[in-house]
Amino acid sequence: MAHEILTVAQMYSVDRAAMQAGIPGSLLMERAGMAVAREAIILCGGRPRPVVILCGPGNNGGDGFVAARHLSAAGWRVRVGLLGDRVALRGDAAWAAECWTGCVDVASPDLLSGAGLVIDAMFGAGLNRPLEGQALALVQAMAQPGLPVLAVDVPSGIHGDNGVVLGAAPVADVTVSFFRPKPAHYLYPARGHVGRLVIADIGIPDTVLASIGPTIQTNDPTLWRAQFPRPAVTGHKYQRGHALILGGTVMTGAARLSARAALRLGAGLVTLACEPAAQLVYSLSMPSLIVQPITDAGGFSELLADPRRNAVLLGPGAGTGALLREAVLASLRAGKAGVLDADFFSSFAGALSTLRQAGLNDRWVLTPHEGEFARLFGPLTGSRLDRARHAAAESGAVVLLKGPDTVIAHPDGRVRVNHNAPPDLAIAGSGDVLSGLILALLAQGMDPFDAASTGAWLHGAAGQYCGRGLIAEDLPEAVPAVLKQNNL
Ligand SMILES: NC(=O)C1=CN([C@@H]2O[C@H](COP(=O)(O)OP(=O)(O)OC[C@H]3O[C@@H](n4cnc5c(N)ncnc54)[C@H](OP(=O)(O)O)[C@@H]3O)[C@@H](O)[C@H]2O)[C@@H](O)CC1
Ligand SMILES: [K+]
Repeated sequence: MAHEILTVAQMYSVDRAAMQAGIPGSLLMERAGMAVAREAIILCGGRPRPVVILCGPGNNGGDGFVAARHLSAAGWRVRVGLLGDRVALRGDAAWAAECWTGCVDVASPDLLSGAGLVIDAMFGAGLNRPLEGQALALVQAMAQPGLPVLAVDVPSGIHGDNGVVLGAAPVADVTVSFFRPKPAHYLYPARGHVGRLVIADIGIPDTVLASIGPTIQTNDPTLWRAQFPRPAVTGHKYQRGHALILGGTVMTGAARLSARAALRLGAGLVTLACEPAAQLVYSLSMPSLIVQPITDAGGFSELLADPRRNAVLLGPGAGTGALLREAVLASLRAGKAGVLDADFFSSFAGALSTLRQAGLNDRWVLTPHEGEFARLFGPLTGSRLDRARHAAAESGAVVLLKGPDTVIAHPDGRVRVNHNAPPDLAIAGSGDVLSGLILALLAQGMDPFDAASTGAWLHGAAGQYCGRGLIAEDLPEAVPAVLKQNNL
C-alpha cells in the first residue's frame, strides 16, 4: 500500500516523468475521467441521475469532459457547463472537449436546477488565486441540500499543497484524485471538504517516484510495524526500558495519565519523580508505578544518573517553576531520549537556542498543540505541514504538531500526517496519554520519529475503539485491545 503524499509541484513532475516514459497526457486524462465516471456511478448506487459537470479552463476541466463522455455512454443525462471559452482550451483539455459531442453550456448556477449530481471539475492542481465571480457563485450554488458533489482531484477552491480554502470550496461527498494524494486531502480545513477520498490508478508507474523523492507520508502501521517493540520470550523488565516522568504537585492528573499510558504500552518500569507533598497521590494511583520523592532539580539529576533510566517525559502537569526548567536542561545534557510536552512550552517560550545548546536533538519528541507551538517557535507562517517541518529543522528534534490532522516532522525533512484520530480525542488529558505512549516506545528503544508516529496512530486507534463518551482515563485501558486488534 502506498503512503506517499505528493505536493502539487511533485505531481506535475510525476506527470512529466510519465509522459517521458511514453504515456501520453491524453491517456492519463482519459483514465482520470473514466475513474471519475466510475465513482459517480458508485456514488449514485448504479442508478443514472441527471448530472451536471462543471468544467474549468484547464486540465481539471479536461477530466470533466472525459467523464461526461463516459457517463453519457452509460446512459446518463449529462449537462456540461464550461467556465470560460471553449476555443481557449489548450492541449489535452482541448482534446477532451473535442471528444465530447454533446452540448456545452456556459457554466452558471441555473444549470444546477434539477441536477441529481454535480461533478466539480473547475479547478484542481492549477488553482492559483481565490475564487471570485462566476466560479464563486457556482460553488455557492453547489451547496444545495441533498445535491451530492463529486470533486475531481480537489474540491475547487482548495489549494492542493496547504489545505487552505481560497475564497470558497464545495463540500464534496467524494473526491477522486489520481496516483497519490496531495497534502490538502489530509490537512484541515480542506479535509472537511474532501468527503470520501478515492485515489485512482491512472497507469502511472510507481518507478517515477524514484526521481521525485517524496518526503511526506500518511501515517500507517506498515511504516513502523517492523520496528514496533515486542517483548522477548526470555527478556526481563530492564530490557523493556525504564521511563522517568516528572510529576507536578498541583495538577497531578496529567502525569498519572502519562504514566498509566507508558505502563500499558510496555515500558518495563516507570518512575515518577515528584515533590514529597504529592508523593501519596502518585503512590496510591497505581501499584506498578515507582514513586521517588525529590526536593529539587539535584534530586532529579540523581535519578538521571542511572543509565537504565533511558527515556524522560517532562511537562504534563509539571508547572512552570525552576524544577521543570532545570530538569529539562539536565535531561538534555544527560543525553537521554524523551518527550517534551505541555508546561515545557510555557517554561521555554522563545528559548529554543537555550535548548539547542543544552543538547536538544532528534532523540527528543516535542508534542505541542498550536498554542504551545507558537510559544516555542513564534508565529511561523505556512501550512501545518510546513510549520512542523520548519520547527523540526530549527529545533533539531522530532516535532509532533497536535490536531485533528496531527503532523509529525523529522529534522531531516520527512513528514507524516496522521489521519485516524476521531474528534472525541479533543478532551482534557488526551495529550498526556499521547506523551505517555510515545515515552513507552522511546524507553523500549524505538526510533523517535517512528515512536511519535506509532504513538499518534495508537492514540487515534484507542480513541476510535472507545468511541463517543470517552474520557482520557479510558485511552490507556484501550491499549491492549488495540494492540491485539492490529496484531502489534
Ligand atoms: N498530474 C497528473 O498526473 C494529471 C492531472 N490531471 C488533471 O489536471 C489537473 C491540473 O490541470 P492544470 O494544470 O491545467 O490546472 P487546473 O486545475 O485545471 O487549473 C488551471 C486553470 O485554471 C485557471 N485558474 C486557476 N485558479 C483560478 C481561479 N481562482 N479563478 C479562475 N481561474 C483560475 C488558470 O488560469 P490562469 O491562471 O492561467 O489565468 C488555468 O486556466 C489536475 O488537477 C487533474 O485534474 C489529469 O488529467 C490526469 C493526470
Ligand atoms: K475540482
